[in-house]
Amino acid sequence: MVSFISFHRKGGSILLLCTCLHQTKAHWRESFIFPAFSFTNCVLLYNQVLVATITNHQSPSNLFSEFGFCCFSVHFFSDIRVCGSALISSNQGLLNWVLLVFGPFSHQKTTICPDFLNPKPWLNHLWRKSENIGHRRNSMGKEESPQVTRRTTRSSSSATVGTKTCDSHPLTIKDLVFGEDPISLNDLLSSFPGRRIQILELVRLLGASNSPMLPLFIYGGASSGKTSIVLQMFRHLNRPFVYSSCHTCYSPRILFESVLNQLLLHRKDAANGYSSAKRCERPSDFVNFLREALSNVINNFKGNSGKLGTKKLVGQADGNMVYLIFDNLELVREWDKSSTILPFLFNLYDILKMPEVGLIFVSNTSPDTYYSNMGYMEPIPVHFPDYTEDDLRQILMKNQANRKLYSSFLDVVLRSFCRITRRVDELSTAFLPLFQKYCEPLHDLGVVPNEEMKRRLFSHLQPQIAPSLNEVFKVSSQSSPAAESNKETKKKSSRRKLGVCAEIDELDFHMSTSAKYLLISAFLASRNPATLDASLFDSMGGIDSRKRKRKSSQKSLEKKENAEQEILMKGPGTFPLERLLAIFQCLTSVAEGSIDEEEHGDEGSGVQGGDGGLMSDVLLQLSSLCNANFIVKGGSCPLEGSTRYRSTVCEDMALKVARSLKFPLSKYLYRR
Ligand SMILES: Nc1ncnc2c1ncn2[C@@H]1O[C@H](COP(=O)(O)OP(=O)(O)OP(=O)(O)O)[C@@H](O)[C@H]1O
Repeated sequence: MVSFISFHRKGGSILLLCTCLHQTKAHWRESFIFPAFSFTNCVLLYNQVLVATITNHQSPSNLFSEFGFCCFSVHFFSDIRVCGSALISSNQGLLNWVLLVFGPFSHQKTTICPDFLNPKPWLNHLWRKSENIGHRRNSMGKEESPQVTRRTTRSSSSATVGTKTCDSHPLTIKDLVFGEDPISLNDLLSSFPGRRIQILELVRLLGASNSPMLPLFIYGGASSGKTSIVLQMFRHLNRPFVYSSCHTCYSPRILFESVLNQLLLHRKDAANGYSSAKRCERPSDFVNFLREALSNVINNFKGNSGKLGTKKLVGQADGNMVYLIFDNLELVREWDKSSTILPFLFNLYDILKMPEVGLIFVSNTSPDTYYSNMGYMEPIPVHFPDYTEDDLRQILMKNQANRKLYSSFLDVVLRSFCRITRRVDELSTAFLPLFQKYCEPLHDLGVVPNEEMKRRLFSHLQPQIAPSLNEVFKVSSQSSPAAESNKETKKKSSRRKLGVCAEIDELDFHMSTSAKYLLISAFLASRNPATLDASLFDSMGGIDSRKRKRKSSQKSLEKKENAEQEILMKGPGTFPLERLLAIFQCLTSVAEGSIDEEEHGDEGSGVQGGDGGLMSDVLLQLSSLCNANFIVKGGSCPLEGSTRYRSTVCEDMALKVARSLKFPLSKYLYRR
């Protein structure tokens, strides 16, 4: 055995562990991983172990088929044997995969990694766990199914060779449906708390089987359930579909070939040299091949339903419609430098003119980021809004063995974490070790905690909360690239890590520096409780440590915190002009030097150094920001009669602006 590679899937991400290669991290990345996935975290653990959290929405088998692994096998390990992939604990609805890969490898430098012979305990543990489940799975003859599975039938083109566990049956038309028993609408709805409206809307838009549909555009924040729900919806509907993610299909050719491979029931494997059914680079070729492939599939379905009359065979699809799903569409902009693919995909419906084909685009950016009167019909938008705290509680409570205990745990952590992220994957990942810690003092995990016990458990957990919050904050604000050796790779990797927000460092509109400071000031005024202004800003704009040190009684501190928390929960607050100007002055007094420099050649902006200069056109800037709807007038104060304002920008946007100024916004943001 010369290598161990595991994919550890947690929510929307996969942890990839790998030992034994004499490759540098950069080499790895360039060779196969980097182009295929977005890293969200990447560290080189002792000597030879690469641990990377990569964002991907595929099971390992789909990874194989979609791309990553084939390329890896071809270029790196020409003789690779995949001896088994196993599903490990699906605790809390998380899917954990382990993939074991064995040599021999042709790569000359490959030797047995000493670390692997004596792996750290957790690696050992992972290994044992995967072995156990692997055995159990073999003895049961089928894979354990997680709560919310991704389609695993299209292990199709996996790079597996001659092993028992790999799925090597010849693909048939039946493989175009989800591949597991259909689920009822009720099951679908209860699998995804907080998404009732969206699921019903999607089911309505897809219509009855055989009814043509207009293209759909499903959008919403990361980890808001778009992919899982769409796939599970097809499981419910039992209709044939093709799923391609622009994460793993990161060039037009790979995307086109992935769609065609699925429609042509082609599996990439060693026998065909991991090649696709068709080589297809140009959109025009794709359209021709696609038409042909779709017609065959549709005729096949029509033929089957005609032949079988009303009797439906197991695994047979409902209806003659075929749906093409393009996920993570926002990533196309990153890899399609010619900017032709998006208009092409949006036009596909008109180009194909095949009523039996449904198109579904999934993106985590909104429709306005795509269409610009290009002449194609805009797909019907379906929005997946961010989850509320209550939704998240229901989602996280799902499948908990001891609901009362978990609920008491959520009582102490959920609110604070929700202020930082509402992503299900980030929250579940953060809560896993925290819950373990919370339960440490317990002998019986089935216990129903009383108030005294809750307090004890909380005080045991408390020291872990702040570090964990910081960790989540670092990841979610995407500002902490993992330890990287050189600057160039650091930049590259952080771009990858950012995924959809890859352009986060670059503002896509122009704004003068003072307007940017004003926008940030308004954001802070809306976000922070006014009572904290004095402690957050001193006359030099910095955080006044003196004031913070002032001692208050525990009770008054708590009272103050509660009041502040309440303000936070109400969303962006309104503020008077005076407060905005005061914050603006504090911030700009620190940054004047840099503004001076930057604005020197920018006569038109009318901003000069010095207090008077900076403030001189601030009202003008304010009115521009109001016109652009970055700040809105939020009604007037009934007592004073003066106008109040409210910032409308989200935290991402504010961070983006702050980054463009190299301004440490998070230092000024109130977080409990
Ligand atoms: N309402 C929900 N109920 C249960 N699990 C959920 C829900 N929403 C999201 N999840 C879980 O969160 C994880 C991420 O979801 P998913 O990948 O479907 O999100 P997404 O919106 O497609 O994300 P992205 O935009 O990053 O592709 C999955 O494990 C999914 O099962």
